[in-house]
Amino acid sequence: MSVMKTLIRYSLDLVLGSGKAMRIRTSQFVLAALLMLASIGVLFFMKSVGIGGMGDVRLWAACSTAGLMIVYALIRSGYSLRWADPSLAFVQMLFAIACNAAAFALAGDGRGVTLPLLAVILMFGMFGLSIQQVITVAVYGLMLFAEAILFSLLRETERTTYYLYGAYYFMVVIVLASSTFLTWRLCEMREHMRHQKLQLTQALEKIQQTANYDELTGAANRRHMLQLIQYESQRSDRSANPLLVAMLDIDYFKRINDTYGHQAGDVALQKFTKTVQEKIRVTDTLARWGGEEFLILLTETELDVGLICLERVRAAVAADVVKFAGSWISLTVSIGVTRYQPGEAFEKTLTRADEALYAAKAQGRNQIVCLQQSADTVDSMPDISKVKAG
Ligand SMILES: Nc1nc2c(ncn2[C@@H]2O[C@H](COP(=O)(O)OP(=O)(O)OP(=O)(O)O)[C@@H](O)[C@H]2O)c(=O)[nH]1
Repeated sequence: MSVMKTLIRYSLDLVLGSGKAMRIRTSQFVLAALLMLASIGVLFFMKSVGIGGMGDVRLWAACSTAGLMIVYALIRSGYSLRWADPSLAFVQMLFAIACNAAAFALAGDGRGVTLPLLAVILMFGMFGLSIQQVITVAVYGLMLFAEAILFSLLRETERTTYYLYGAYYFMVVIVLASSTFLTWRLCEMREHMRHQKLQLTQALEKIQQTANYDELTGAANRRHMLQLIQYESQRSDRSANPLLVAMLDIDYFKRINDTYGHQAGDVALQKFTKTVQEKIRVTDTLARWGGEEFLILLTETELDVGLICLERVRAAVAADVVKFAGSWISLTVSIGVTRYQPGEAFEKTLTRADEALYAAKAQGRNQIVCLQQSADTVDSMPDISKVKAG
């Protein structure tokens, strides 16, 4: 049974291709080919039962089949991939309409059966063709059927058949006009849906941005940072990789607001964020923790390396100036850093970072203080190492 299944799967892969896109193209082709083969069968049947006035059906069938084989070879070999429409839907439609018009001319008294097929062929184009292509198909169809009808009329002598051919042509016009109108409506609906999808994607991106990032500075917000902290602390527990947390607070920020105004303070916060982000690694995250307080999460970072990075941040902020309304504003930052101890509640890590920051402020600001263990767990003597005096 499984051998049978494998054999069927292998045969299908061979005939239809294994990739999803190729499968869609070849399956569409198979559907169109089945329609063509059914038409060939019907014409041979009519010929065999002696319906009058039928032309050379065999030549027509040979040309139609050869055309089908060429289309299949182009799609299945992947050659059609170099064109804008690899499924060759437009080309297949033009070819099918030509075969249909030729069948109309050849079918003699049985020509009536070919017209419903024209409607089916046009249905194939409704979902994929552009409106320009459909108009081209309609004009092309009108021309080919006019020729087919003229060709048939040349062999007619009775006057009443002129009216009958007039009625046939009228039906061809109706079928082509209706399919063009319906395809135009479908194109409009597709365009509308594409536009709505784009708007939804943009709205979703905006919501995600607002949910995770601070509007003023573009740094991660507290909520997003808490999620990252949970993820990274669990990872650190498992891998034993060091995880550092640094709390940053801009020094005397109130003075900036008071001296230059709140807007200047906002610009300073934006500039500060940019400067810090330029100095940390892409794998580290800067978040606005609140007001003028920020947090940096340094993943897989040993303390000595982290201190070098933070010193880079401190120095860059101190060297920077914020230009606002003709004023040059200088900033400094105090930083408290600590290492996450595997298994501990992260609140404890944050408290330690806060204690280190407090110490940095108390010791004169514009400096980094590292606190490796909490003040209340080590004989009430915090292991505070001052890294850089301001
Ligand atoms: N412009 C602006 N100011 C803010 C924002 N958030 C907080 N602040 C201000 O930041 C200032 C923080 O002041 P403080 O907490 O007294 O601290 P500080 O002046 O920085 O002094 P130290 O931290 O002790 O060095 C307050 O004036 C807040 O109004 C903001 O989004 N924009």
